[in-house]
Amino acid sequence: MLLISPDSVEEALDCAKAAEHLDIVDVKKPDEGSLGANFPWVIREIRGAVPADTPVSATVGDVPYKPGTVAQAALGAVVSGASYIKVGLYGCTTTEQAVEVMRGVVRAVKDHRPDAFVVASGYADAHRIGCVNPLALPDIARRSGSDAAMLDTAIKDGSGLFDHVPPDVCGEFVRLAHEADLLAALAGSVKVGDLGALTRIGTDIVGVRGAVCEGGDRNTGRIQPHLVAAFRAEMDRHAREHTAGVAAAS
Ligand SMILES: O=C[C@H](O)COP(=O)(O)O
Repeated sequence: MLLISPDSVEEALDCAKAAEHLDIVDVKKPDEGSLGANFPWVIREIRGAVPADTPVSATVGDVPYKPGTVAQAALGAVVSGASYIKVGLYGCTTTEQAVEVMRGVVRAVKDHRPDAFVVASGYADAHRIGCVNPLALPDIARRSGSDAAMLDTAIKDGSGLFDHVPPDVCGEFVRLAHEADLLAALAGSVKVGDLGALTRIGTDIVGVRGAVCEGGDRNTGRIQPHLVAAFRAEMDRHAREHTAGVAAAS
């Protein structure tokens, strides 16, 4: 699946123009951090702006180790119309802290909307910010009752997912997530050139913003429907080639 992150209602409308090429519209506020949370009314407006059959996701923020605060914020996101709730476990330094935060989120979200989808996100560049190890995320997601484990990058300085967690280690992340019956989502300045490896290792959800913004700039560029379409075409090409390769080998 392809998840695209607009930062405003205007950009969400650009996503809506490319709705046939994407699977999830992910509301965030990049100027508040990698998984910066946007306002409830923006989530609500975006939910109203994209086709009803396109799920809307919302990031709850690069959150501190404050389980009550984060659970209440997550409830705010789901009440505002998001059905995918993404939490960046920025302030959690241990697995136990992260499980505690995510358990609160899962309860808050699913008490309100049982079919909502909860994503526990860590950071590929965790070593730069001192939060939980990327490979701990599948276990954190499983123990907390989340639905997916995700990695993004915390610091958007031009380095990407594979600069911090090489493809073989991302492959291990995906394997651990699948073993725990979770979806595996990967993001972090992902480029078209990364799609071959992401497909090969079995990634379920690829998250992008910069790669589909004009000039490849996630901050000053705006999401371009034709770049979304081109990115999707490459994803589909890799998926077809991978499937054909697997069939030929068996
Ligand atoms: O969840 C996906 C992120 O918004 C990825 O953004 P990025 O591709 O600019 O790193």
